[in-house]
Amino acid sequence: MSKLIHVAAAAIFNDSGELLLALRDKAQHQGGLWEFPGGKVEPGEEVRSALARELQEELGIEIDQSATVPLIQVPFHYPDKSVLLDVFRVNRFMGQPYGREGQPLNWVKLADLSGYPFPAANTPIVNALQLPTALAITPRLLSVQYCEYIDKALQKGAQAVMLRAKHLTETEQLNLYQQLAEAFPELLLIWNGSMDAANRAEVTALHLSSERLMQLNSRKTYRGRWLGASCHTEEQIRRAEQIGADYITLSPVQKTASHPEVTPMGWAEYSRLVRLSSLPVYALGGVSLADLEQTLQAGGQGIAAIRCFC
Ligand SMILES: Nc1nc2c([nH]c(=O)n2[C@@H]2O[C@H](COP(=O)(O)OP(=O)(O)OP(=O)(O)O)[C@@H](O)[C@H]2O)c(=O)[nH]1
Ligand SMILES: [Mg+2]
Repeated sequence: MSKLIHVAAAAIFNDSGELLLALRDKAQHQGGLWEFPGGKVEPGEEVRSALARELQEELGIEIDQSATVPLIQVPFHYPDKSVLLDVFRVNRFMGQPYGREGQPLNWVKLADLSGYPFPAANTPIVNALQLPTALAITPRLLSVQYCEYIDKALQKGAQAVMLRAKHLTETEQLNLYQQLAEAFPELLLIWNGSMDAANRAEVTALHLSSERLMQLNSRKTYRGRWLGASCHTEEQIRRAEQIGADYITLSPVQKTASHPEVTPMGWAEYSRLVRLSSLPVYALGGVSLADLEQTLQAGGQGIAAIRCFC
């Protein structure tokens, strides 16, 4: 396999929360498609310096490094070359961006990103931008208690909720899912269950256990939008990438009260696996909102937790 070309790229946001895209020239690799501005890291160059240099060269802006946060690293193999896209979220910059190389630019709302044709390597970047950073996983409750639980979790900072209710029958879980989806129409509500049942019930966000993940070879039969999976090992991460999952949770990062007998992987191993994975990776297991900053700095997607949102 050819050597990975290290590329620094930026998801640049303006004060209205819009994102800057540039159109790649027809003559370039992956030409005619939209990109996150950036370019190749030179030998011996720091990736953040490369990012600042490329954005100055391509857009004429100066980025504020203190408001520049790692978003995701995507290793990707095209038939003709292999790239490692090292993507940062740039929340502040100086100057008015313009296409210094004549490339057209567009400020785009996050919800409209899916309408833009991107190079294939960009799929996980778009997912990372559209997925939240704080995911609450429901504890074991009575069916009537879930509405109140979600209200409280949202107040505490959760931005999405995974309904994990294995103590209920599948039919009960799906009925509950529909009720909650109606009660919280704006919420990303993920069901932890099986693909067949999710398709039958038209669930649009599904999370697979690691066991279910390892039984799948492709997501092709899935009719929903979001597909996530629980991973604990490198092999499971590989399978999640292979089937085309949109995100994974990786656990246990730290010791948890629910599984005291399991040895956690720790933050160093979490960071290593995040770098190795091309997907958005939530840290799970003994983590809370207090760990969010550390998770993002490690290039993770965010935190997933049960306890801290109760
Ligand atoms: N900048 C950028 N490059 C991307 C994206 N997605 C993607 O696959 N790439 C690939 O990453 C590689 C490097 O990007 P680049 O062409 O911007 O490099 P550069 O600015 O140094 O250009 P140059 O070599 O023409 O001087 C290209 O092969 C490109 O196809 C993206 O979103 N942004
Ligand atoms: Mg470039």
